[in-house]
Amino acid sequence: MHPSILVENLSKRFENVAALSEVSFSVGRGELFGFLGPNGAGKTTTINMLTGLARPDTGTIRIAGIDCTQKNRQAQHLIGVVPDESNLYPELSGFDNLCFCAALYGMAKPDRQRRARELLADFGLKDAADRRFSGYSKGMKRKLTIAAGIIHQPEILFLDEPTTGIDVASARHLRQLIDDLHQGGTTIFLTTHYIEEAERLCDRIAFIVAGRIVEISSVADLLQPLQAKHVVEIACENPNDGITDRLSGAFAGLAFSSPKQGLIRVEADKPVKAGAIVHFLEEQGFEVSEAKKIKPSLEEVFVRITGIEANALENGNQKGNRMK
Ligand SMILES: Nc1ncnc2c1ncn2[C@@H]1O[C@H](COP(=O)(O)OP(=O)(O)OP(=O)(O)O)[C@@H](O)[C@H]1O
Repeated sequence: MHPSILVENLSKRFENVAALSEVSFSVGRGELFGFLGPNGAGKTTTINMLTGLARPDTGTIRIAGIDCTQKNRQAQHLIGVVPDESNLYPELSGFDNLCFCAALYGMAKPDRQRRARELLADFGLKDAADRRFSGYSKGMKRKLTIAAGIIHQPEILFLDEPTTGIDVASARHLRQLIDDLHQGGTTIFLTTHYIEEAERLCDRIAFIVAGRIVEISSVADLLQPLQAKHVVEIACENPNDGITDRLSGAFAGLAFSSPKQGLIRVEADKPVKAGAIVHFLEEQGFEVSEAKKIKPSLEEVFVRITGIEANALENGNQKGNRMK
């Protein structure tokens, strides 16, 4: 059976910017595949080419086995697209927007209306069905844009940063809806710069930085090397430069580092006894405010592989919301 998406050696330049360089990956049927990277990494450029909105300079794209450089229109009815900026009509109501999109996909009138009502209910927009789209909140707009993208029940759904810029409760609701679609068998290609979102939702993730894929793996495989490690972080007032060396001298078998000012990180192959370390630091005249066990997270993997600090990834987007 063909993979849902197969991309080989995709490259795209804009004047002097290499937006994508030799990008290759495949997405299996029913898979939720995440594309994770900072601003300007090439995520939207990739979605635009996969959905036929832009042409690659070189490379091939196959959607369910259909060569999109040759037969782009054939692939169109298989896919749904939810762009990062809404493409719906501000003057139409939510219900009319959905019916209009359904008509574009050739659905019969009774089916359009039934499906529009069904989606408005599923997305918690029933009461807003007859209000103009322009008056919707950001979260409501995003939900209706997703509803429009799946009105024709596509096999493959492209979601470009679906939870960026909306409040925490709406983002959580959207993640649940995305998870439900995934459980229902839809193949989903999701771009995001929220590491925790990718970790929670995706089966596999590609890290993309400056137009190049630097890692593709399942979430479980990415986290696996960290599972065996025991990590403790100790928040400490003004530790001086030599403190990690002194700690290493005092505690054999533990690795100490200082990832940022005021923080000491301890890594070991066995559980760390934080009390003794805190005691040592206090004896040396440092004030410890917190010592906590760190659960292995994709954030650490991302920082290790890309060298990009996770907060830089999120701060890069001014509209971002933290996951709760
Ligand atoms: N139409 C265009 N003209 C010129 N440069 C472009 C164009 N579209 C994208 N680029 C450039 O290509 C690179 C990749 O942009 P892209 O929008 O794909 O990134 P992104 O990962 O989606 O970023 P963001 O998270 O900010 O949406 C950037 O350097 C961007 O400036």
